[in-house]
Amino acid sequence: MDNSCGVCKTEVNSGGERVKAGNSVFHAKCFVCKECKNELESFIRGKDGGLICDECDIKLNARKCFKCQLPIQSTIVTARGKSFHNDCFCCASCEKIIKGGFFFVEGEFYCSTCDTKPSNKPTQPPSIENTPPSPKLPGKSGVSLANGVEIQVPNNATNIIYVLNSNEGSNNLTSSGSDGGGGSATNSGSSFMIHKRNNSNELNVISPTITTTVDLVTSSTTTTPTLSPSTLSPHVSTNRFSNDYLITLQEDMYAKQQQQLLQLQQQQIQIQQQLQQQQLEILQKNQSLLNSTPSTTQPQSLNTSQPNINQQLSNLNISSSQKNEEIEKYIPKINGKTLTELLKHQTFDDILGEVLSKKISIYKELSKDDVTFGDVIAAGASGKVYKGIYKGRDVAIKVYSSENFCFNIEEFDREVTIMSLIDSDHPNFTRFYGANKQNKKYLFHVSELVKSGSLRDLLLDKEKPLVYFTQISIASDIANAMKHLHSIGVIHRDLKSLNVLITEDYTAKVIDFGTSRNVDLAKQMTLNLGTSCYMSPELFKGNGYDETCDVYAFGIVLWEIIARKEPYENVNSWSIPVMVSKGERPTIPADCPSEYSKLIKACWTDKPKKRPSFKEICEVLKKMSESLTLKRNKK
Ligand SMILES: Nc1ncnc2c1ncn2[C@@H]1O[C@H](COP(=O)(O)OP(=O)(O)OP(=O)(O)O)[C@@H](O)[C@H]1O
Repeated sequence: MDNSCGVCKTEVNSGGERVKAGNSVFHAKCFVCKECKNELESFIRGKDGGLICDECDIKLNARKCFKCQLPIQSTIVTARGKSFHNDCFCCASCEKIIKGGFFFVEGEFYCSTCDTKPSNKPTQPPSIENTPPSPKLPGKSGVSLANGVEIQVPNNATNIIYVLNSNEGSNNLTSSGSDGGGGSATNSGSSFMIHKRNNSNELNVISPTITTTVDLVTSSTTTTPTLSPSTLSPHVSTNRFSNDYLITLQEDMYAKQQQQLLQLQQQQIQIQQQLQQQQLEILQKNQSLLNSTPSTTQPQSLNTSQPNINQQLSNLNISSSQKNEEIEKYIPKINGKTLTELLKHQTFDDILGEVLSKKISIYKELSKDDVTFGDVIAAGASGKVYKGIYKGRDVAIKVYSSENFCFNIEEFDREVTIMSLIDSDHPNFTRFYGANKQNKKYLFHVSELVKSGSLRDLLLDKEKPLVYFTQISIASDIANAMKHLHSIGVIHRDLKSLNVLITEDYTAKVIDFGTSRNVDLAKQMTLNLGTSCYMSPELFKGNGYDETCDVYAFGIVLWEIIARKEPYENVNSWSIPVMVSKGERPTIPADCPSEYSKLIKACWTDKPKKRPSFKEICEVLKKMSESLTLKRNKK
């Protein structure tokens, strides 16, 4: 270490009194503040090399508060080029700390509340001439407040001064001033909009994420120009402000916002037109149905289509469908016979039992390489459902993984068998392509992908319009699917709005049927509480059940379609069985048409035998749809 004193530079004798600080050594007599001559505990080295204590450093070098003249050691508020302690920046009238905007009149600061008396206070006339309009004026460096907001005020602004409310710190808003007066506002990186509130001295700063208020301070008491209201009205720039770049900014942003608004309105009109067109088409379709002889095949779906802009856009993106390879229809055979042939002599349950017990694979075995896995769509109780591609077609790949607590190979077999046996051309089921069981811990099956989500998603998305006609059409589709299932002897047992998918043209498709776990009631109640909303009272009582339990569940789905809510949304899951057993049901909305309400009540009645069959339900719904059609036609 250098042995010369850090102040006087003469040698420090090892025997004499000395102080070591950092890498330097000092004579004890030299280790004092050069200002107050007190012994130092810590020091700052001045430009001349002398040592100075913290206190003197603050006294000499810290910025002084304009009000109390004491140095400012913490937050500095700067206004009109003057610095203040946070607490000293007070209103000359009410003496309260000014937070937000202020008025500067005759060398005094006033808060915006006390601005009500400006007429008593002489003020400088506005000097517009020294406000050069320039949207890119360099901002002065600001003073950081503790919360990170910068308050910057032009030193000699004579026209407009504004302060951003400091509680919007997270948005990093910065106001910047110009030497020529006036003000601008920028939002570092992205622009935001400023406009003046009607008859007030506040500016609204509207960024993409927040709206904050900027108090506008004018140095004038001349009547504030009447500006348009805060609803982004045009031409805020009146004569007085027309030269100000604040307004220039606003006008730019305003134009942009107006354009966006216009676009939105156009989109809305388009959707409305599409909706009307679709309803017209449906009416025509139904009319021709009414006029034609009844078909013996599956009743035609009454589905409406309500494509929206997004759907149209996404349709444009479907390039994979263009390069689709033709997928041949796979008709499974058991002992050389098709399901239809077998059903003439056997029940579906027998056929299913035979397939499952003899482990006959009646599905098309797909290789892992046939499919490409994409993103996960949903995670269910038994595994995950992925988006994927099979032969150039968008598909849903449901993976049963042994890692899942509900993993059950029998359930997989049952589901795959039922899916294979259901007519793949039925409009109200997803088309089934095949399955893979090579890896016993990781089974998957592949079916048609329904991109637009479940019935539950649609119903809870209140932004999606859903007219009564479409509600009936969706209900009809589900009833059609269930009628088909019951006609071949399959009880779904897990019908719910989450297990109904809605295509882009609003066709409903029932999925996830034949899950055997639902037979185990106790397990269902503990592991699958979500489904208890759809469980009929006889299931809770542990009595036997038949296909009418699906009708009960359908009653709840009917209710969801009209109420557009989750059933028992505010009820504890554990209370549902008790409530249902006591005869309580969700409240039917007051504006529900009586015919629809009657159908709901018939479906969810306590008495299984009194519930209508899906064949009857289909007829009732068809009549409802027809009467709507006739009513429309009369108009
Ligand atoms: N073909 C498909 N197209 C699009 N999404 C699908 C398809 N099949 C299933 N999904 C999505 O995956 C979710 C779960 O599917 P599924 O009901 O078959 O699985 P799960 O394991 O039985 O689930 P849970 O036991 O919760 O009913 C569905 O709610 C749906 O959102």
